[in-house]
Amino acid sequence: MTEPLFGVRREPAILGPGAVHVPDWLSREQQEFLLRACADWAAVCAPRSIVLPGGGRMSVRTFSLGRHWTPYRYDDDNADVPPIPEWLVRAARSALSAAAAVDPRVAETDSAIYTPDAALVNLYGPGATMGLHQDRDEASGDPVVSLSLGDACTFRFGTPEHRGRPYTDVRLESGDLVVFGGPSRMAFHGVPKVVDGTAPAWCRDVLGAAPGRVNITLRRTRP
Ligand SMILES: O=C(O)CCC(=O)C(=O)O
Ligand SMILES: [Fe+2]
Repeated sequence: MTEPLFGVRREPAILGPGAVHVPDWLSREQQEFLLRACADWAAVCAPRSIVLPGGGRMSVRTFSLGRHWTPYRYDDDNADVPPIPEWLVRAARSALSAAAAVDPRVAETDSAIYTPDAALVNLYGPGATMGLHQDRDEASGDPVVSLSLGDACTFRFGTPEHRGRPYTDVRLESGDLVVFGGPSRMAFHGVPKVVDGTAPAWCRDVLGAAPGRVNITLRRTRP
């Protein structure tokens, strides 16, 4: 049995100018609701390992909400893409305001009117990773809001300039929030490692199966 880290409190941290990690931002009830919602969407959206134009295949399985993403653009062939529910927009707004309280550089716009129009849900099975990349297919400079569920991972956050160092590695656990905007909106970031089997035990009860890692990023794609 793993020691539940007595005496270690995870505090909000600034990963770069306008980039914030808020540990344990989601309550257990909110995480259960989101996990269920992701499972329901996955049942109709057919999450896929996306093949990149260079020929590589991503190891995560992905589906879109709101607008359909395909490398490297959003299209409006939205037939099978569920809308972003209103509760998820409210969650994104409140996430943004929590992040802005840690570092006001995350957004110039008021969090109360932040309106993401696309979300990507990434499902990380055993061994899945995501290479360092920029989220640059959006025509808006609004921040990206990221919610993590299930297994923990190492999240790597660098600078907008290039893929290399300096970068910060942070462990994201189920319920954690990351927001990046402002001067860090174009920062390179990725997931070099998922720590298999670290999801809270109740995740399995919610899904009837091991959850792996589930990440939801909310973005504004239209100007
Ligand atoms: O899984 C994560 O934490 C990050 C996902 C990501 O960077 C993306 O979907 O663009
Ligand atoms: Fe990304």
